[in-house]
Amino acid sequence: TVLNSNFTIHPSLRQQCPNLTSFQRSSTCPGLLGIFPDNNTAIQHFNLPWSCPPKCLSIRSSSASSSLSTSSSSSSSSPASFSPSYPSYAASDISATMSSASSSLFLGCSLTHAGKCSTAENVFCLFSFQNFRNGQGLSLIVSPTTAANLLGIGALDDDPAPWASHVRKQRETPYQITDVKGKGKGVVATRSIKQGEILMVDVPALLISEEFLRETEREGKGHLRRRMVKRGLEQLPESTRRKVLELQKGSGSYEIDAILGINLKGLGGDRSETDSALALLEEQELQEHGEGMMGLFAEVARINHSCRPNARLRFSKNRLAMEVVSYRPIFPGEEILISYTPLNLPPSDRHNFLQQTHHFTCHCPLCTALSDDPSANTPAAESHSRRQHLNELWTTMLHAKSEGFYQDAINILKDWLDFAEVEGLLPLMGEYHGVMAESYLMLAERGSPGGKEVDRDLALRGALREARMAVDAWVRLGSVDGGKTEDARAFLEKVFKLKERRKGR
Ligand SMILES: C[S@@+](CC[C@H](N)C(=O)[O-])C[C@H]1O[C@@H](n2cnc3c(N)ncnc32)[C@H](O)[C@@H]1O
Repeated sequence: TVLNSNFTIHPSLRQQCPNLTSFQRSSTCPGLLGIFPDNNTAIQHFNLPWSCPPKCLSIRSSSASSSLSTSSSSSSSSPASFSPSYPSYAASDISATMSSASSSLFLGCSLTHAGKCSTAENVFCLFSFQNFRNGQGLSLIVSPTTAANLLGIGALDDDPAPWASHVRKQRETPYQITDVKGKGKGVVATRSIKQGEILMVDVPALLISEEFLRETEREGKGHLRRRMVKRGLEQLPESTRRKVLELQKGSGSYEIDAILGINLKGLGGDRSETDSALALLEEQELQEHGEGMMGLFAEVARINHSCRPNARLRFSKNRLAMEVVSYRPIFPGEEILISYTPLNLPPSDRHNFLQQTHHFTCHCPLCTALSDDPSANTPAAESHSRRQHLNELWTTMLHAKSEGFYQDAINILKDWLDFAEVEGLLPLMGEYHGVMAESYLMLAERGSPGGKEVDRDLALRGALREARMAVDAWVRLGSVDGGKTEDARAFLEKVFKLKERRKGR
């Protein structure tokens, strides 16, 4: 990517919007997108890494005929056969048009007369990026704004170094993809894997806006979705396309939907964390950088489900990479398993969820060992109720913190840690110490509700200790995305300065 260093597209193009007018394709396309001031003089050009013109699908409030290419006519809508897990969504009618070389580019952002920012919310474009990550390739079906945001945060860059070191590590992968009895293919460890180790780093072949999936489904426009995705696959390098087409297929009459239906992953993690609230926060943070997205990761898609997983997914938005991190030590020959469902669901709900979304009946050891009776005294039942309790504690802690009861939040977090240690949840320690540090800092700065006496120096020392532990945990866990470690370091620095200032008073 050649981005002019004098001008960076800010992560939130929306916030930048008042200074921009429109986001247009320059006449020198292919490969160039410009930001133009009012008088239409190009002030900046960016060499874009993706194919140009992007293929776009616009959603308008009143639809006329729909077609996916400038020359072809529309095909009749097909019966919905996509994953039933997308919630229904109030939306306007959809009409689809394909951009042609001569048509103007869809506005990512334009200024209305009132000076307010209006964004082309209902336009989804296909951007294909053949050279992504050493030629693995990536097709994005997102709004132009999200594409610009991804570009702005450097997610599409192949440098700098952290990614390269993980690619090197990837060459000595500690797993193989092989046949697993009763489950098709699966991922099996080929050497010992330590607790908290990143055992796989996978990049998406497809990243698709959740809204695009929902709306094409809701509006009975599955044929448009399939054509857009099919084209996205066609624009990928041959080896990546083959890997995707060879993935296991779910039910449905259409190959594309059958592949997407069981293999797409949300980017908020796999929800296997005991504290699904954390995953939710991560997802919200992700959405601040644009619409929600789902990704198709050809290797991660081979990982089977267990209600008692030994690994979890962690998405790095800055590197667009999905990491698989082990919850506990894994032995050679053991299958790597993640959870497709939130772990705090009762078994019957988990089973329904798996049936609906992935069309299978789970026969993992927890399901076979566990009855719905919580009084069943097996290790599996105990683990289940411990995880349920962890989840409840985390939610209560978040409420306490948001309502200003920082001391209570700290006490709840201490309880949480006792249970989490028994469950071997080391990969969550960075998050844990981070929230603990924040709670101590707030206690030091804001005190307790009702004017209860607080030892602010002690609280500040607590914040400093926990902030240091958060940095340590993130450094130890490592990631292709140094963002978490950097955030933790910045927080530590802030606490350190506050403490020094207080000492100086
Ligand atoms: C995302 S794919 C996982 C990889 C897949 N086994 C393959 O061969 O590519 C999900 C599918 O794997 C199978 N599967 C995953 N976990 C399973 C489990 N615990 N029990 C039975 N089948 C499972 C189901 O057919 C499910 O729809």
